[in-house]
Amino acid sequence: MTDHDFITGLPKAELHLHIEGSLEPELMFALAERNRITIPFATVEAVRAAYDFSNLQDFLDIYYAGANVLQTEQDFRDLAVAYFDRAAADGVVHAEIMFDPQTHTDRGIAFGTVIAGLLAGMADAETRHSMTSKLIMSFLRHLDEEAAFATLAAAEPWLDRIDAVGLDSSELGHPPEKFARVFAAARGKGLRLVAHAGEEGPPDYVRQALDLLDIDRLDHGNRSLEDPVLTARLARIGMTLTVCPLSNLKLCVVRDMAEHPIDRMLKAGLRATINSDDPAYFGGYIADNYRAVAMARGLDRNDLALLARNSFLGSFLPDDVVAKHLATLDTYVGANA
Ligand SMILES: Nc1ncnc2[nH]cnc12
Ligand SMILES: [Zn+2]
Repeated sequence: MTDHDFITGLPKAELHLHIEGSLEPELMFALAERNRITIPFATVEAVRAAYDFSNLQDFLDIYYAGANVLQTEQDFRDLAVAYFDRAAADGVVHAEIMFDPQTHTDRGIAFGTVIAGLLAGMADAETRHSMTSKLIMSFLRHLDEEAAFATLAAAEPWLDRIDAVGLDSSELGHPPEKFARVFAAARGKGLRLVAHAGEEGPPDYVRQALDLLDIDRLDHGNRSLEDPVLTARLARIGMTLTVCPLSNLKLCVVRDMAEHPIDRMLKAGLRATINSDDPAYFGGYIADNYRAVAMARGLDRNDLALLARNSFLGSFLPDDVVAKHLATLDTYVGANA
């Protein structure tokens, strides 16, 4: 079996995926036409050519603009179905997907429209691919605490279908402490907690996510490595890091894939996982991300299996389900190592 096929077939979970970031230019055009919305691009190629980012904000500006074509429940369903189909082809058996309700409610789309469409896509993935999934509702950190509380209130009727809250968007200047109270309220409602930290922001933002938000999982976390004490702490507590290599390259978090710290993270004892973040914008889905770091950092099949193993251990699945996935993974690796 080739390394390419080994990675594709490796049973894995995806833990860091923004569903709005899986909007491929082809679907963007189709939805623009269906909803009679004009987009500032003439062709699919012109859209792709615009995906040349110098930093996170460059990307976010175009990502929020792209989301404007999403209008109806069917649009959100189509978006989710397209992602799950693609993820299934990459060996994903479980996905914990983020959505940004404020991106939609702030332009007049009802919370219920967004979540009903996504839940329909999740049900379709279960039926057609036996793929399980969970929803993470992310707060936009460039907006204020009051807006996050309003979003949590809007989610109230759907809380039994939402597993966790997250924190994303522009990191610099918007430290986790800004959202300590809303995260505590979400915890009070029985939700798990994740947050982007240490993508562009300093190690102190990761510390705040631990100490002030009490996160269950850390999205990105790359810059933790600048602080050996913090790194040792993350390793000691078994914190899962959802690392996104192609995102890191496209957003200039790393200069070159050859400098990606994934193997340093594993050596430091961190529970690192591989994920695609916003695959339509960053040039690849989850298996492309595994392949990119495998090639650039010389990861062998045992390293790749460890990353997949970490994805199940870091998921919000119950222990008995995690154990089943790990057994399947062990069988696969035993047969193909
Ligand atoms: N990589 C990322 N960082 C912060 N916010 C995001 N929203 C979508 N992708 C993101
Ligand atoms: Zn992200």
